[in-house]
Amino acid sequence: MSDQPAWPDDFRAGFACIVGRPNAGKSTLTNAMVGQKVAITSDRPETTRRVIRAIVNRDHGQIILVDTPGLHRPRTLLGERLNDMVRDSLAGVDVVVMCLPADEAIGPGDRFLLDLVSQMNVPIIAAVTKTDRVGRDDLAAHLVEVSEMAPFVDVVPVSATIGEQVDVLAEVVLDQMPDSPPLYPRDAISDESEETLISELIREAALEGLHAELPHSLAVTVEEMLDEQPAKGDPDQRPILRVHASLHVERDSQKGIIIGKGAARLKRIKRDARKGIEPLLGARVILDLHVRVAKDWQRDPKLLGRLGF
Ligand SMILES: Nc1nc2c(ncn2[C@@H]2O[C@H](COP(=O)(O)OP(=O)(O)OP(=O)(O)O)[C@@H](O)[C@H]2O)c(=O)[nH]1
Repeated sequence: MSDQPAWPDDFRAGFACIVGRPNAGKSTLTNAMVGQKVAITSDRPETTRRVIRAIVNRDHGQIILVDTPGLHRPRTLLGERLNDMVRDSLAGVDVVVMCLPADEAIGPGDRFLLDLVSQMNVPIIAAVTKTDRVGRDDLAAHLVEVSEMAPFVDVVPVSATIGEQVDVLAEVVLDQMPDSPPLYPRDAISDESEETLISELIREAALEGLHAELPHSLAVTVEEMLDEQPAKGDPDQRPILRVHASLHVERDSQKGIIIGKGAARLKRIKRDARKGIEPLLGARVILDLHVRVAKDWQRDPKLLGRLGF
């Protein structure tokens, strides 16, 4: 056994915060950098409600990523808390990565966010996301426009879905990190509890294909996780984890939407969520889902607390 530390002398580690307006590609980029699904992606804006930390491990460095919800004007208590969460997550980070989608013009929302982030006195890297959606000329023009927006330490074009330039971005982020030993175990990818990751996966499955207002009205809590033995003679002898979870909605009509005709939607939610959860836990999962109506939970501080906000 050697008593040499298990990381090189020039190891860097620190915190990076990914910001960007709704739908800018923050969660997808987080997952691509980690190389595994840890954050929730959705094609509906503002679905990321939790500030999820993910951990990017490289041979010579470790980036602790903080994924922020999109900034928006507060409308409900939940909205105000969201904005507080964004500001909190910006405090104490070593570098901010600002996502600006290549296929959309820079707008007032981006400038608002940039102003906010610029007050934090940390280096800002611009990640021009979704580059696979535009041609070379448009991308070049967009990159120039972004460079002129602010004194970014770097502007990195990246496509998280096809994995282009993701490693380059990680290197540029690491360049801004202090010399430091690893801050988390080097095989960790997230400091979120299993319960949180599971409830996010259920929430994502439940929101699939739904419209407008429901994302803000749905919260998921994991009530209980129980180990079970497979039945004798069951051809699948993997260990079983039974997960009891509640889906909280605000109205009876929303309950109906989630459950669907003949409970068909609920069945699909179970199936889709299980697909994400089983590889995460390395176990066979049985999901018991209960849909509950909690009127105005977004405005009830007690209920918000119980739901983890
Ligand atoms: N073509 C393409 N689509 C992308 C890329 N990155 C993200 N998307 C898509 O853009 C949409 C939004 O991506 P997200 O990662 O959920 O965006 P976000 O910024 O986390 O969104 P909020 O949670 O609303 O703040 C999803 O439909 C993604 O699949 C990319 O590199 N290329």
